[in-house]
Amino acid sequence: MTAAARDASRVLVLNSGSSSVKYQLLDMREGSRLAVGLVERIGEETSRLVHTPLVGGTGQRERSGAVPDHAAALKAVAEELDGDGLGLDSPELAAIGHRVVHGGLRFTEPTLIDEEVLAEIERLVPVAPLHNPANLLGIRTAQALRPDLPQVAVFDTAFHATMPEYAARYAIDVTTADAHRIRRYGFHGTSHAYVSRRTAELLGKSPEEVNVIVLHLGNGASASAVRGGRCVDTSMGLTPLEGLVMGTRSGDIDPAVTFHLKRVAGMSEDDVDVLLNKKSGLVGLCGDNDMREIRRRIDAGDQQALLAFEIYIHRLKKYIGAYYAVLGRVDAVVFTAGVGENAAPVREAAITGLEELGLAVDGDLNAVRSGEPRLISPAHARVAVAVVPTDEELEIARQTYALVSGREYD
Ligand SMILES: Nc1ncnc2c1ncn2[C@@H]1O[C@H](COP(=O)(O)OP(=O)(O)O)[C@@H](O)[C@H]1O
Ligand SMILES: CC(=O)OP(=O)(O)O
Ligand SMILES: [Mg+2]
Repeated sequence: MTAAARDASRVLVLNSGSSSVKYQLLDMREGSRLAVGLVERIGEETSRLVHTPLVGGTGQRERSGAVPDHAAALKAVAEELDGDGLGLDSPELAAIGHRVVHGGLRFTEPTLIDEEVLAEIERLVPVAPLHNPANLLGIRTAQALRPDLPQVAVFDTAFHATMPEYAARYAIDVTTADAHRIRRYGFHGTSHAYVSRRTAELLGKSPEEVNVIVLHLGNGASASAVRGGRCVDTSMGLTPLEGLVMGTRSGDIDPAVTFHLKRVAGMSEDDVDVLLNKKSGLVGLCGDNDMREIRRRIDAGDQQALLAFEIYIHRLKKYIGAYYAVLGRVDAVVFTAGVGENAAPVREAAITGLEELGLAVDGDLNAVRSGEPRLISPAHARVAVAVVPTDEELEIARQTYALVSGREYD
């Protein structure tokens, strides 16, 4: 690393999702954010980029019009940053941190990316088909823009690597499972790690002292049981398809549904894959995957939207109950990500009926809209119920900077 790079303290983080890129530019020495943004609906005609510089006084900017792929998205992001004098050519940039969804058995720590690491991320594409290809495109584009800069991968699977064997193994033939590395990996780990730690802070305790159930409810959704800061179980599995009902993914189903569809409905492997990953979940049940639209339809008396909501909540409750039993003692149930942070009716419905478990939601606190971590349970409740906004980008930036600067990561 050059002397200039050693002094550099900025990190650009790219969180490339299946159809979006979220990004942040942070100064890790100053502890400040310089710019944040989002490119959404990549691959559609109606793509949109929203860029918010947080220094220099220029306001939020929007671009609309087709962004065909993640490479084009990243080029547009680079142009926006350039426009604020925060371009990727800046000597102050120390590294680029990338969210990578599947790290398999090998990657359980933030990792400096080289050709061999890229090859392994590529090998894992079949077990994260919506995500790893987008992550790879993001990395390759960033490398082309700044070939001299360290690029770091932070894996969704990493936080879950501590799960005990009895939680990580499926009850299938051991030889087959081991030969093909079939096990529960779990995803959204960067979010589960960050949110469980912030929840301990909110309770005024250290992470080692608390047991937390984290409900990450975004377009993809997952639950985790975290004991003393370590993950002991999580709802996503070999791939991000298992577990909760999601925007477009089914979550748990009887695996026999898949061979039934092939044998009886004449569907191909790819048809079933698309059905379960893209045409199921909320969108499959009622035609919409956005919780805002579903709530609007329910308020207008739409029975199909109501049933989709009820199925979503029923599954969520089952996981809260299961992880309560796994943990034995629960200090907090915490909601995060797009739905968890914003949809008060989801939080209320998921907790209602669980009073015997010491769980309750205070209607007034639940109605508060805020970007801050907060309790929504009544005072003196036995178990805290909380909303803690996730910040995968900040967590990725911290881990990236710690790796490239050799400085301690708190
Ligand atoms: N104000 C809101 N009320 C209810 N749901 C919301 C609101 N804002 C966002 N959402 C939900 O959050 C989802 C996106 O969550 P997010 O965590 O950004 O997902 P991802 O990272 O998987 O793209 C949307 O699909 C929508 O269902
Ligand atoms: C792993 C996963 O499902 O991620 P996302 O929610 O971003 O789709
Ligand atoms: Mg997400």
